[in-house]
Amino acid sequence: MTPEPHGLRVSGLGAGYGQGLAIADITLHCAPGETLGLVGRNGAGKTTLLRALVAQLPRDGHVHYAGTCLDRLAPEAIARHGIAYVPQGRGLFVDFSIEENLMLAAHALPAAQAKARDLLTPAYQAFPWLRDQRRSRAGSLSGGQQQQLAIARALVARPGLILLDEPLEGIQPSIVARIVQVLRNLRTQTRPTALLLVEQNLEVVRALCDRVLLLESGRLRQAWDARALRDDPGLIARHLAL
Ligand SMILES: Nc1ncnc2c1ncn2[C@@H]1O[C@H](COP(=O)(O)OP(=O)(O)OP(=O)(O)O)[C@@H](O)[C@H]1O
Repeated sequence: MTPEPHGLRVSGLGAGYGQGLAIADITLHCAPGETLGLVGRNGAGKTTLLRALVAQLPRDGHVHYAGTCLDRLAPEAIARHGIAYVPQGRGLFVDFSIEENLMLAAHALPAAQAKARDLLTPAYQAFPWLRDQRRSRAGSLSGGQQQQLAIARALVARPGLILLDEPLEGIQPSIVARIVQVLRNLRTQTRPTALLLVEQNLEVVRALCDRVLLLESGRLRQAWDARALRDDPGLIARHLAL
């Protein structure tokens, strides 16, 4: 593989939960600004892969991002290096307000950046309704609104790469469209944000991703580019059904 000094470069990544490996021998790269999809059946190891990347699980192998080796770094340090993680459960503080949830993201930032007056601007730019409702309790929001807040919180750190775990799960179509538009905008801004997107909504995967990887029983088995997915819209679904 050609060394990729920028972006994410992973080699030989393995991780598990004590009894054997849930993912093994994962080698992949994600270029700056690229949207990389990750699909696989339930239990294939998609969440494990994302959690291993941000060191939420003990892991083997190597992870480099933007030229820095992340192998020995703790999750907070990885966040400071520009990788944000939006977990499946969204990880919000339900008794805190929208604004308090957004401000909590500042803890991961260097002091000067955390105190910047425009700290929350990227979050409010992406989802303007959050500013209007900033004093609402996160727990009082609908599932779709909470998902938007979780993505907005990731944006506070101005990450270069966001790992998203099923951001559209259980969300009504009108909100899906709004979130997809925001993700699309992240790709086209002046400094594009790369996305590693775990998603079951294959229509969205096809619409957003530059490349898609298939994970099966903890191993990467296939990779497709956007053109292959355009030419054969049923490609991913057929592999998932096998
Ligand atoms: N906390 C845990 N403790 C023990 N085993 C786990 C834990 N979380 C996941 N596993 C196991 O690791 C394997 C991979 O699970 P993982 O959640 O990564 O899959 P997934 O592809 O994200 O699935 P889904 O689409 O259902 O979210 C599965 O066999 C699962 O049972």
